[in-house]
Amino acid sequence: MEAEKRYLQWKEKTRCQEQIQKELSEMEGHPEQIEECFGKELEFGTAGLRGKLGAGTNRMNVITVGRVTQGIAEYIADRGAQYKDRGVVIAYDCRHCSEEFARLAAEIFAANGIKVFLFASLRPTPELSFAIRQLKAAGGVNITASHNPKQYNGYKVYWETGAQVMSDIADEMLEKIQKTDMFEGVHRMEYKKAVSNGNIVILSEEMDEKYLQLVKSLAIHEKEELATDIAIVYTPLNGAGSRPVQKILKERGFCNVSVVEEQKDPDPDFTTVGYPNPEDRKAFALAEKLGTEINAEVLIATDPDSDRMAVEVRDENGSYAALNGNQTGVLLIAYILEGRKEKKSLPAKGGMIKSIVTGDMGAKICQAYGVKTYETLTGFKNICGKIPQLKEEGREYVFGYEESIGYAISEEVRDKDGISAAMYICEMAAYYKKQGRTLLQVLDALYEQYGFYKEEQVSFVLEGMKGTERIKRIMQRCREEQFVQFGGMKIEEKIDYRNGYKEIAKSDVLKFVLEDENWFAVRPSGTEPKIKFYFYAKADNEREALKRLQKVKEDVLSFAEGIE
Ligand SMILES: O=P(O)(O)OC[C@H]1O[C@H](O)[C@H](O)[C@@H](O)[C@@H]1O
Repeated sequence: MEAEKRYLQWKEKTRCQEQIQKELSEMEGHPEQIEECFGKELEFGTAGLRGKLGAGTNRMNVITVGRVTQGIAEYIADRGAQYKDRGVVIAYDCRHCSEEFARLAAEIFAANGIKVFLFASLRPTPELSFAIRQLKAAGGVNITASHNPKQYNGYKVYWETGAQVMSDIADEMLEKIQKTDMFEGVHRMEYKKAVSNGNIVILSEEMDEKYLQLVKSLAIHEKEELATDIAIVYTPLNGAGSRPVQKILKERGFCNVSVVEEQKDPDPDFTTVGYPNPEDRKAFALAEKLGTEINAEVLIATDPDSDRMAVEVRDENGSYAALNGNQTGVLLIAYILEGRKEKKSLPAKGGMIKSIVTGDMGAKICQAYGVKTYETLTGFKNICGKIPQLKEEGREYVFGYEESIGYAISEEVRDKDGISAAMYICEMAAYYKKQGRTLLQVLDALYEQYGFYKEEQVSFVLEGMKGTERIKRIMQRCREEQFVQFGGMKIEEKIDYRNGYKEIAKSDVLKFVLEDENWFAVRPSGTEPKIKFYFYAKADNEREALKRLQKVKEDVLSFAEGIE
């Protein structure tokens, strides 16, 4: 048994590592647990490596982080001295072990002769991407599990463009990682020595300032055009967004911003949040409470590494309504394009990028402004990885987004940017407020103009090896079954991205295109133990669109639920 063999090897080789030894002892006599932790190795998913903290090859710990870093260091070193000198930028979030892993990675890169720029404390993911480009570094690493539950940590890997590595580079890195002996093959330079030698440089607040300047420079409308007294509640969910978002809003003149006190400072246990994913409405519980107390119009949340951002808005009954990622994306696109048109800065040839499981309404709006839409697989590495192609075609990048509450507004940041998205939401809400309109009213007007696009995303959480197996079975049955219709709508095309499709690379995704621009897609998540279903309906009125959505959803989910 491979897992058992690995387990015994770890017991032997980690004798000096107290915490790991403790966890290994606890596993003794529990073969299922050993299989879970040692049955496989962490894989590069949608956004790098992600796994639960703990002992084992399938877990995030000093051994796995060390091995991955050594492999990446060798990959960079192979590119030559210039790459080593340009170095890597390392950031981390507020999670358990994040700082420890970040320092460990810094020590390993330093020992391999690679210069390191390390942030002094937690920073948002978008700032890391920005810093890589500013410093002309060879790449970067972010120790974060983004929005995953507290038990997780992760390792996002960036390349010189400032975007996360695409599969070609990731595969080459993986080859190096797999060749690395995790116990004997990892080199380390003592932290203090590396800092005093200049191998590790601690980044100063100058980088923060530059990043904030960039974000502020993205403003479309200035103070005079905005109702800056609009009541806003912000929660950083105990993550890296706290300082930058508050600072930017203050500097932009917003004078009625309240921050959820319990979620203002770092907390690796996310004690008052639970699951720190702003896509999940429960993460807004305290923001809603505060919002009700102070009568806030807009609630904003960013996830622990502040690349995701979500919004709730007060509706006509005084309750809070959540905007999903598609709706927020559509509002932002309409605001940016109309604003830039008004300011005469709309490019003659613009480009917008979205994923294949993001809705079509954004593309429809772009079309009205002469902006071409590009599609990619899920993952901001793919969205931002497309920018060079768009530029080669002579287009200016105007926006990139995904339904999973990720938005990228400037090409100086090649990842999703919850900080600039938060600023934009405030600016947009304040701009429309000055005209006497709420965000919900603006959204309704967009539906009237472009058609009623409705959407819903449903996930089955299926953990562990058993969960992975069931996800595979569901995908397989969806592939094999000869479906004719869903929700009374004929299937016009069944697209299997496993074999690649048009310009899109191969991936485990199925899309069922139904009549009248309705469709749904299914794919295993690359960041969480989930299988995700994406439902999209379109009609001339809201009732009909919702009816179609419901019918397709019921059909698909009852089929999937029946697969054991
Ligand atoms: O659906 P998943 O594979 O879990 O990915 C969901 C999201 O995860 C991360 O946040 C990535 O940066 C996004 O680009 C992606 O859309």
